[in-house]
Amino acid sequence: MIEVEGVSKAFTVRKRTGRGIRRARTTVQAVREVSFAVEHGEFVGYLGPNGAGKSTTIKMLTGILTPSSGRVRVCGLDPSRQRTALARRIGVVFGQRTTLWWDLPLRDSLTLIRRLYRVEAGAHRARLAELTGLLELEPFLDTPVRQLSLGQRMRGDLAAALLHDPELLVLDEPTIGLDVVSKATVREFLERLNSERGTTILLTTHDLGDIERLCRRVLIIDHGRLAYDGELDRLRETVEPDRVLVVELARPGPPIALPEVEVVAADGPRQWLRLPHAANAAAVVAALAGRYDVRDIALREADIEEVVARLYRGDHAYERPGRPVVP
Ligand SMILES: Nc1ncnc2c1ncn2[C@@H]1O[C@H](COP(=O)(O)OP(=O)(O)OP(=O)(O)O)[C@@H](O)[C@H]1O
Repeated sequence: MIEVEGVSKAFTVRKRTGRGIRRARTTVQAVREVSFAVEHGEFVGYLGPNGAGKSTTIKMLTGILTPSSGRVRVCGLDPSRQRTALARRIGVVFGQRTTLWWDLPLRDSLTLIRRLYRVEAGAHRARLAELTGLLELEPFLDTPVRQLSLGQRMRGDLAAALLHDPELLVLDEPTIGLDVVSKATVREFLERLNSERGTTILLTTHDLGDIERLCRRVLIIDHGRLAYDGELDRLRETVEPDRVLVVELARPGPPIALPEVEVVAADGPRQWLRLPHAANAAAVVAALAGRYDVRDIALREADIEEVVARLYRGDHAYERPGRPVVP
């Protein structure tokens, strides 16, 4: 469905030098030698810190930008050369922008989109009815887009992107700014779209809740390079984050002193100990119980936010063999 082979994109920018009008040219390497493939029916998360190259990649996949080098194929087409043909096969939603007409009721916007994509009237009616039900659009179909809440507008944008029944849906921050209820509606819809209709989805987001809920596989880009391509569950193994032992002692005392662990915080009888990934938790707990008057112990695994933050910072071991990592 998506094939990206050794793709790079550089931008030439002119920067003013000193006080004069002279501007020096510099090159920003936004994407460097990126390769990945997405199969039909996959739901893949695309992650990376600000400025990593995510939007640039998406723009190359949708034909808005042409790669400086490398090869891109989406639905078997060359996006920058066959942009119109590709537009009929894919749907794109940018959370920060709308494709809807601001002053028109949502229903009219969706009718105009039908004409744009030349969807046959009967097929459009059926699809609109289906999407109206799934996205709960009925209460605001006749409201001008500018009066819609962010959550309602996003549901409208999703309907607009899916009216022509695309094989691939590319999403850029679809839940940005949404409250928990709207977010849950959008997530549930995307999950059904992928599992029941088989639509392939590439999801770019900073919201790791979206990724955890929806994507088995993630691609992580950092400084323009692909840093990880694999299952979300295996990311933890790759990054090897520290764990935290929360120890409740019988009474407040000096910091716990044991090999392998380090006290990172204390509050009365409670102390937080950093436990390196490689340490044997059972041995540490046994030593604690033997030497201290312990009331309670809890072991906290790093959550996905910490794992990804650690990957972005680069303090992880890429070099271990057998990992799905492209350094
Ligand atoms: N049109 C452009 N001209 C010059 N530089 C650009 C242009 N578009 C992007 N860049 C630069 O390319 C790099 C990657 O930008 P990109 O927008 O792809 O990042 P991103 O991962 O989408 O970031 P964010 O999460 O903040 O949206 C950045 O350094 C950015 O400043």
